Amino acid sequence: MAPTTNDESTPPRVAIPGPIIIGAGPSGLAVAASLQRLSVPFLLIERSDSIAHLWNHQTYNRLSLHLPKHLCHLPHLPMPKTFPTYPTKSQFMSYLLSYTQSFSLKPIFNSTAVSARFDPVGVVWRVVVARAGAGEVEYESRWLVVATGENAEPVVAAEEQAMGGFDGKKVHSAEYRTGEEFKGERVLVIGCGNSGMELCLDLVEHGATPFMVVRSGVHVLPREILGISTFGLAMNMLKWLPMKMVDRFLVMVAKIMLGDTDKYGLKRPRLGPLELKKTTGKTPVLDIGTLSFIKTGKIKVLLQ
Ligand SMILES: NC(=O)C1=CN([C@@H]2O[C@H](COP(=O)(O)OP(=O)(O)OC[C@H]3O[C@@H](n4cnc5c(N)ncnc54)[C@H](OP(=O)(O)O)[C@@H]3O)[C@@H](O)[C@H]2O)C=CC1
Ligand SMILES: O=C(O)C(=O)Cc1c[nH]c2ccccc12
Repeated sequence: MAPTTNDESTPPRVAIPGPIIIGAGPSGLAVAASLQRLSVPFLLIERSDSIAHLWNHQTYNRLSLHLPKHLCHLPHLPMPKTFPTYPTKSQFMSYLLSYTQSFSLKPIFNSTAVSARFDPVGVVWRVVVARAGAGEVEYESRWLVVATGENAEPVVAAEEQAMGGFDGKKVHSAEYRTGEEFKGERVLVIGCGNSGMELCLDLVEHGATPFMVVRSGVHVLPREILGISTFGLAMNMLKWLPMKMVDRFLVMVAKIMLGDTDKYGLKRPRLGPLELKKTTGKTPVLDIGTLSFIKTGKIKVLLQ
């Protein structure tokens, strides 16, 4: 389609005869593949120069899926049988690449959506996209899919910004790769979500001493219950039982399997893990070994 220009001050307009998808991470790729199978045209734009930028460039080396592969594969193409239950970051990346190829997806890279507004007159979305080295273009479509991810932008805490006087090494979890460079050091880890917890584990394994700041509470759950994925179990139980009841079950089992985490400074929030996720977006932590180091004091918990 040749762009059409209305006047000199507005970017050229291109009408898309199907949905515009913003973001070529796992979700954007899944939507695109599903449309491709139905021969529905679409435009898939991505601000970076490759797919799944967060997975590829903003994650630590030891990252593996916390949920089993059968609960993480994208539509219409399961992960290879040769993959372990919890694929590594590079296995997951290679899966995403072969997924992209299998469905002949061709994201338009280096293209950043700078605005999206619904035009009630034309009954279309107008999405202005800045293309590296090629200026702006306004795509219009009746359908817009925003698949830009929940964690694409690193959050830098106000406290961290205020640490002007601290001249030690500072890294955001998006830049952290390995604890190697912290061997023998004392490291303050701010945050006790899945990232903070796993970074502490990585630091201990590399001979550093982590101190983990816990601001509010956290639900630590076992990754599996009697060999079954806790997440999978919770999702199945939700089909039959109210969320409050599933939450009560999860907390009860967590207490039996992991002990009373409050004792170690990991105070359980009043709301259950699923209700908390639903109302605040805060994800429960699936323990993959950090807790045992907290119990033995190798990882020190600091209460705020
Ligand atoms: N293998 C996997 O599958 C992994 C998945 N993930 C997922 O990625 C997503 C992002 O995880 P994550 O990076 O851990 O981020 P989260 O948003 O889940 O956690 C951020 C943590 O930082 C704390 N925090 C934020 N600001 C401050 C502050 N100023 N002072 C003290 N503490 C602060 C929060 O505490 P508070 O609650 O008080 O705000 C919270 O504990 C989640 O969905 C997670 O489950 C992450 C790692 C591995
Ligand atoms: O470990 C992660 O990053 C997860 O996403 C786990 C997760 C998300 N929602 C949940 C609900 C119940 C148990 C685990 C999870």
